[in-house]
Amino acid sequence: MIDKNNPGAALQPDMPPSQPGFLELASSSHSSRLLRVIERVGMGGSIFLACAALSAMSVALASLAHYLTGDPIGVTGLLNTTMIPFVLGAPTLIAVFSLLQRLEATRAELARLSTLDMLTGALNRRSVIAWGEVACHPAPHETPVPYVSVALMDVDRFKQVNDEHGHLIGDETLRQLCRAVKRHLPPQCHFGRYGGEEFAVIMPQLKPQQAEALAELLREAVQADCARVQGHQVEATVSIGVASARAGQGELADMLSRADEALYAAKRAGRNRVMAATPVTPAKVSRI
Ligand SMILES: Nc1nc2c(ncn2[C@@H]2O[C@H](COP(=O)(O)OP(=O)(O)OP(=O)(O)O)[C@@H](O)[C@H]2O)c(=O)[nH]1
Repeated sequence: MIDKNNPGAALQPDMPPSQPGFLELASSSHSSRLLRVIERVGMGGSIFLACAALSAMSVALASLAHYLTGDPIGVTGLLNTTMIPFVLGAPTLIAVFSLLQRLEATRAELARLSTLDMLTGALNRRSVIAWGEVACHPAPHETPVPYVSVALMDVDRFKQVNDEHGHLIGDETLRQLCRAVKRHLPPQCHFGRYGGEEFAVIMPQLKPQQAEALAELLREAVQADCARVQGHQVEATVSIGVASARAGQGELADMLSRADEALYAAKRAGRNRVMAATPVTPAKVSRI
């Protein structure tokens, strides 16, 4: 199931929506639900309420036992029965709650890391596809601009970068490219590594012309920011293919395939350019 309520406007790195089989880690656990309740009530209040409930139970049990045996419980007995859960229970509950909080923080961090590409810190392929599915099938009230676009971006002659400057500079070029792209990405867009030196941008709520203009901006940003990488004259550029559809009317797989065709048309046309697969005509963008 695609979770349409996931906050799509969050800046990256962000959590993608959950999908069938998409990381159980990312789904809500019993401990995280319990922690949400504790957060609402407050740690002190939760411990007090838990101890009070234990006290009430032990008083009830003690009273039942004394009733059955015919012994009166007495004031001291009643006080002891009430206080013991507070004396013994509070430190135990503090330890358990703290442990739960640490586990929850670790779970959340693992879930976040599982959405990211290890080398670049951009979203990984699975996450960017998950966001793409959400963008293609939005709820009507979520689409003030009812279009979605997908851009596929491939580094030009990257093999040459590796061959001339070495793999470490190649890796750093990919990181630098990601930083350049993220600096220019509007908050509703999602950017991830699609394959080796190929990246995908999901662009919800932009008209096709705006999406193509954004792709052109990203191309220029990469060209400007990846000219030098750690003192090496790398001059990396990217070719980009863009495909758009009306939100709710296009399938992601189809858009990716059209964007891929446009990308390869951009490569054939000489690289370092944006080509659009859709029949709209912005000034600076070539089309196939
Ligand atoms: N350094 C580094 N190189 C990578 C990584 N992933 C893929 N590559 C390299 O990217 C290169 C891609 O080469 P090609 O598919 O031939 O394409 P290209 O040289 O970019 O040429 P065009 O796409 O036609 O412009 C290969 O040499 C891969 O080894 C990575 O994570 N780090």
